[in-house]
Amino acid sequence: MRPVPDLTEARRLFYETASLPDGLLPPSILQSWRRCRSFGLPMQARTRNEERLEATELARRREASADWLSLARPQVDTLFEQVVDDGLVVVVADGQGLILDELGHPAFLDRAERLALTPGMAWGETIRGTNAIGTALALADPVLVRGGEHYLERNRTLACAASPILDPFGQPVGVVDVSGPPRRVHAGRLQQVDAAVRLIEQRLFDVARAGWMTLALHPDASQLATPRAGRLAFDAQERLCAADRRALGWLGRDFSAIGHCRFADLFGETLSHWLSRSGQATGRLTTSGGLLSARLLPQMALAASLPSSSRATPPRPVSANPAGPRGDAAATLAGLEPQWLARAVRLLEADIPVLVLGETGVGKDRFAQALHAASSRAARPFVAVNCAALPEGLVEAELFGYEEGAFTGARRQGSRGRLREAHGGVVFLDEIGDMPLAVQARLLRVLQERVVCPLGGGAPQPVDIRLVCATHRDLKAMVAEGSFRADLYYRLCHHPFRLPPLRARGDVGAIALALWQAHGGHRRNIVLSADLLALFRRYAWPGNLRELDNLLRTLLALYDDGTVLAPRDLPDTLREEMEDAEPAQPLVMPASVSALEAHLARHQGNMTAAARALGISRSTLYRRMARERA
Ligand SMILES: Nc1ncnc2c1ncn2[C@@H]1O[C@H](COP(=O)(O)OP(=O)(O)OP(=O)(O)O)[C@@H](O)[C@H]1O
Repeated sequence: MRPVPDLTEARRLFYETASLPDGLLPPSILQSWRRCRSFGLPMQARTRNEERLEATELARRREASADWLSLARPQVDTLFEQVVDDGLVVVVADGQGLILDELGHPAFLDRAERLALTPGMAWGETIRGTNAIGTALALADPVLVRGGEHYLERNRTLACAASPILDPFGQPVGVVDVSGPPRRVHAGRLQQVDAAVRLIEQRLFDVARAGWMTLALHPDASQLATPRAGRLAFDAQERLCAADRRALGWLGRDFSAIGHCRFADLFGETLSHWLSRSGQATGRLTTSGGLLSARLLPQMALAASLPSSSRATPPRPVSANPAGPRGDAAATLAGLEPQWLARAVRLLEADIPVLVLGETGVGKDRFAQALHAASSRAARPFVAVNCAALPEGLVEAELFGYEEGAFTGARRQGSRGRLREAHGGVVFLDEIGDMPLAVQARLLRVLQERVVCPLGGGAPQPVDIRLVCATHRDLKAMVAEGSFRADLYYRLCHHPFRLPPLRARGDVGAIALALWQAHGGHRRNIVLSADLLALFRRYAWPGNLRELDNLLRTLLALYDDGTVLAPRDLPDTLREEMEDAEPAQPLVMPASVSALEAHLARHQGNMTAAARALGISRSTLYRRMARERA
């Protein structure tokens, strides 16, 4: 067993010189120390963010994770049985490292309480330095952190083994950790924790996989029906749409393959060919690393597999899908309250048009895609039409289709039109504020009568569509000035979702870090330094997420693995603009629960300080949070 690391000398060297000779620390721990240093976290920090989340807020965070927490419970209970007699605790935290639950030996629970390792406390790396919970989340990999490997001096008496729970798209939803005295927590414990997490991930996968063709894989055919098998899921176009770590590991791939790889890219033949060749749903597959056994799992019944809020009409067969769910449908909503998406799904399922508003680049299109992917129509078409990009005379033909010879330049055989192409699925009308008035009238008729009349006088055709619209324009003002029909406005504007601009979403630094992680910046160990993040925070981001996302992609393309990025690494003009920007005004009221939470976290959870920074009273802040949550 690896001895408990003391590392006094290594800590002193790192503290004084910021560098260490090779071999003193496991690479993942050294990289984490470097990250913590770049966050500006002092190793000697005695306390940071010591305030516990209030009970109501903790209850809300548990509620937000309720789906996976209930799936994880049996494995967490079993893990507890395995470790309790050794005086250890099992800790469950959410995807931000906030501890939600703890089960353990009373002797260590007391000590855990003194170390703030208890529910309601935040253990993300940015707050508490290198520690198994925060570092496992940062790496999206299991990690063991013992004694002096902890970045903060005060945690040197602790040892923790943690594994992140990844959803089938590779996003960490939470983490399971076993902690205790350093001599009792070792590599074997990490294996125990990781085995429990793999089972939880498998259950998450099974919940998500309705409508996909899912394969269980293992090098040994006798293991296919066991929890040791990996999982891959493919959509109707045989594109990889979900995976677990084990299966990706055997293929030598990572989660970035999702949405980009087809079955044939992985196995050298199509899935339909493999199924017809093997004559049954079980057989061997050839990969670049050797042979794997595989079994096609039976389709899941939707009602059994989705959380109750999303259970609605049963899905249609995947094979009927001409467009299919997009590979990026699982895209993070970058600082938006997840409730928004759930609420929008409810409206869509109830056949109420969803209107998405917001400045350019705030992610309206992404929101519409995520909405489609989260709805019961995920396996049916998603048809996007940009009303501003079509010449005025063509919008009608594009939307409603036309009969043969309806107008000069029409295709000979006519056209079904985009609304009919979306039959059974979702139509996304982007920039609806740019739709000509005459077309608005026809659209209203389609929404009321549920039939499309092609140009040129063809017979009315029934359509079954759900509608999502977006615009950056002020539709109400357009109604007042007569350029948007009032009747259509009231048809569309039941419950508009106004996506806030990036500058009003709370901590731009935290959003940048989340996107950075999603783009694999962490895995390449390229660090956004504290100075750079500070500059991001003072800039107004007129291009919103588009501008931030493009900048991060550019930096990733330009710099080598292991670089610590500073303001000097930005393009000159942008750096000058950012440096000239007025520091962000704290008085902008954050516009969603998560933005309010981020604001609160910056004040170490202290409601009084957070309210003061916004120039409002504590009670106003409480009311605001309650209103946003409702
Ligand atoms: N949630 C997100 N995560 C990561 N990047 C995002 C996200 N939302 C938006 N982006 C980035 O911003 C770009 C623009 O997003 P999107 O097209 O959805 O915005 P929009 O509000 O529809 O913009 P416009 O009004 O100009 O059409 C995306 O291509 C992507 O680079």
